[in-house]
Amino acid sequence: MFTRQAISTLRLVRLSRGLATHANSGLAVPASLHLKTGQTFKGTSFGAPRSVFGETVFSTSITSYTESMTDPSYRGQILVFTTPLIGNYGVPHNVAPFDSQDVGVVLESQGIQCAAVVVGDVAEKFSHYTAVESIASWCKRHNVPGITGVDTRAITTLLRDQGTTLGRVAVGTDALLPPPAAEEYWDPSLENLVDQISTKQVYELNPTGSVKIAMLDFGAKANILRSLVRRDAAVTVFPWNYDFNKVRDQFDGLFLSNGPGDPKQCMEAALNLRRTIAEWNKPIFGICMGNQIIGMAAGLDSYRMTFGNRGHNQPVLALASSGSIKAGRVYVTSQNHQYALKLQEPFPEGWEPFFINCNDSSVEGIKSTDASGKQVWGVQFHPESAGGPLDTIEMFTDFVSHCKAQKVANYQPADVKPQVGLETEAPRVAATA
Ligand SMILES: NC(=O)CC[C@H](N)C(=O)O
Repeated sequence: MFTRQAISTLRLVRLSRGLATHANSGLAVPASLHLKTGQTFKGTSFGAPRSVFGETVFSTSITSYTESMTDPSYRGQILVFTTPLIGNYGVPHNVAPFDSQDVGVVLESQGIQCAAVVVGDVAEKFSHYTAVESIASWCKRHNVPGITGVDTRAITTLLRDQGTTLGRVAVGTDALLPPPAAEEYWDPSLENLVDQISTKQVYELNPTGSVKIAMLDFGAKANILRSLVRRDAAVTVFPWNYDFNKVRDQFDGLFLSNGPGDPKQCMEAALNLRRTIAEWNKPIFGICMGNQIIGMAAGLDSYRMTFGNRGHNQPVLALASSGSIKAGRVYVTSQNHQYALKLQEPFPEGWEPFFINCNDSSVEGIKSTDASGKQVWGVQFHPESAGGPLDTIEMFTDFVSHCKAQKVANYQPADVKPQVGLETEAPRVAATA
């Protein structure tokens, strides 16, 4: 008779043999998802054969696993897809076509941003005219582990009940060892993830655009940049903590991007913005983290939700009309957030809630009610989608139009410099998102 210890030693030996030959033999390598709350889900590994810690979250999106996985807001997170079959349309080549006047990538950033992925059934075969590789080979190239063959429905139910939970994807021999002790789990929300991902250098896209917009980069998704550039904006991208007040006279509008982690880690940006809002009269628009920064600048508090909202089917009700948005209408939106602004009573003076979530009544956006007509709004959802519905995409058109109107209003003939011999350049891109 073997003792329990002998059996597990035997399993480890067999497994390490399996690991050694895995690449050629197709042997399944074990993987486990451990949650800090004590539960373990056993499956098999795909992608990079390494173990990682992270914050375990779920997304109800049915498509766009490539866009979600490259969204910098997922940094530090173990992403559980509730859709059972993931990978069936493969992964495209992530370099934008030369002539597209795009932002360099097809997906949402250069590489995979989430710490790991958890799927019910990873597709080994894929088919799509843009696909160049499988999700497994893509994950492997980016050193990101995946686990498949687990009950994602059970994991999601658990996360809904107990909330977003710290976790570990353990791969290979690690998967057979006991789970980590509670104090070993890494908590990404204690770090300033924005500082890790934000641009370190100022750069400009589409410099000949007809309106100049500054973007504070908290971990911007590429489709936000595309959505501005395609509306003929010149976009100058600054690090998240750059004090925009130093250069604000050179711009027609300010944009605050999405980004990972707890917005309170970026209080410095909110304090700079408070001054901008008080002293500058031009349009300001923020998405997700950007909305939270605007809210904190306005005097609202942010809080951590139980399991956040991640998916492409989140209904929001507009409480106010503005541009393309009509009060009383419900818009279906793309979302990826763990934090939200508090619905404080009374709301800070000069501000009103703009949208409210139809499922959980959380604040989905705020807007300025400044009597001077100052245009400042933030939305908790993602109008740029990628993936998700385009119900609110025209908010970008509204923003760029307001910036253009400001430019015209502030036009002074003295600004005009004679451009002898120069022909006017034709508008560059008219495509909509
Ligand atoms: N997508 C985002 O910008 C997310 C904002 C913030 N990190 C949150 O989780 O709430």
